[in-house]
Amino acid sequence: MATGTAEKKYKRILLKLSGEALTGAEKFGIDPKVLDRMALEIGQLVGIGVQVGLVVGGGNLFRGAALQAAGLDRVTGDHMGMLATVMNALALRDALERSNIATQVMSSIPMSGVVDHYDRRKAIRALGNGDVVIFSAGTGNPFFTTDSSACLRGIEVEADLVLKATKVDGVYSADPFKDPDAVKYERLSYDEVLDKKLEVMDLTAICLCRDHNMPVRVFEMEKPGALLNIVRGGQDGTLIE
Ligand SMILES: Nc1ncnc2c1ncn2[C@@H]1O[C@H](COP(=O)(O)OP(=O)(O)O)[C@@H](O)[C@H]1O
Ligand SMILES: O=c1ccn([C@@H]2O[C@H](COP(=O)(O)OP(=O)(O)O)[C@@H](O)[C@H]2O)c(=O)[nH]1
Repeated sequence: MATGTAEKKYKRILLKLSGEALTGAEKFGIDPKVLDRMALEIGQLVGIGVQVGLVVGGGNLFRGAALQAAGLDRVTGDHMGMLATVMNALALRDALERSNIATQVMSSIPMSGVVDHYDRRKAIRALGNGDVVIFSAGTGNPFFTTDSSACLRGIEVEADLVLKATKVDGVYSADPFKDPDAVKYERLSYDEVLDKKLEVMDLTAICLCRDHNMPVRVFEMEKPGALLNIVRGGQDGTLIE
C-alpha cells in the first residue's frame, strides 16, 4: 500500500526548513550529511504519496538584519539573504535528485537559466504530479522572512498544513534556550501566539495563517521520524490553529 490514503493524514504539505539547520556539523554553509538526511526523510513522505512543497531559509549564509548590523544597506542585505535561499534550494534539489526524487526549484526573483520563475499554476501541477517543489528567494521582497514565504506559498498552493522544522521541539512559553523554566504548549490559537508574542515564528507569518485558516505545526527536525509521524497524524511539536 505504497500510496494508500490510510497511511497519511495530509495530502499536501508545505515544509519550512531553516537555513541554519543545513550547517549541521560544519562551521559555515551546508553540511552534505544534513542534506542527505533531509532527502531521506522527504523521500519517505513522497513514498506514501504526500505532495511536498519546500521553503528553505538562508540564515546559514546571509541574513539581511545581520548584514545591516555590519553596516550594509538593509534592502541590499535582504537581497543577499534571498539569493542565499536559492543556493540552499539548489543544494537541496541536488540531494533530492541523487535520491531519485523528482524536484523543481522555483524562485520568486526571476533567474533565467538557473531556476524557473515562481508560477502558482505550474507549482500546483508539479505537486499534483508528485514532484517536490522548492520555493526559493523568499517572497521576493525585502523586510520579510522565509517563515512568511512558507506560509504565503502554503496558502497559495492550498497545502493542508505548514510544517516549521526547527531546533526546538515546539512552541514554549518563552525561548527554551534562554529560559530553562519555559513550558511547552501542545496546541495554541493564532491569537495566543500573537498576544503572548511567542517568537518561534515571525508574527507576520502567523497573521497570514490566521487570516487564511492555515494550520501550522512547529516541530524538531532532528528528532528521527517526527516528520513522517506528523503527516500520519502524529502530535509531535506544537499545533497552531
Ligand atoms: N516561545 C518560543 N518557543 C520556542 N522557540 C522559541 C520561542 N521564542 C524564541 N524561540 C526561538 O526560535 C527559534 C526557532 O526559530 P527558527 O526560525 O528555526 O530559528 P532562527 O532563529 O534561526 O530563525 C528556536 O530555536 C528558539 O530558540
Ligand atoms: O521574503 C523574504 C525572505 C527572506 N528574506 C531575506 O533572506 C534572509 C534569509 O531568510 P531567513 O532569515 O528567513 O532564513 P532562516 O532563518 O530560515 O534560515 C532573511 O534574513 C532576509 O534578509 C527577505 O528579504 N525576504
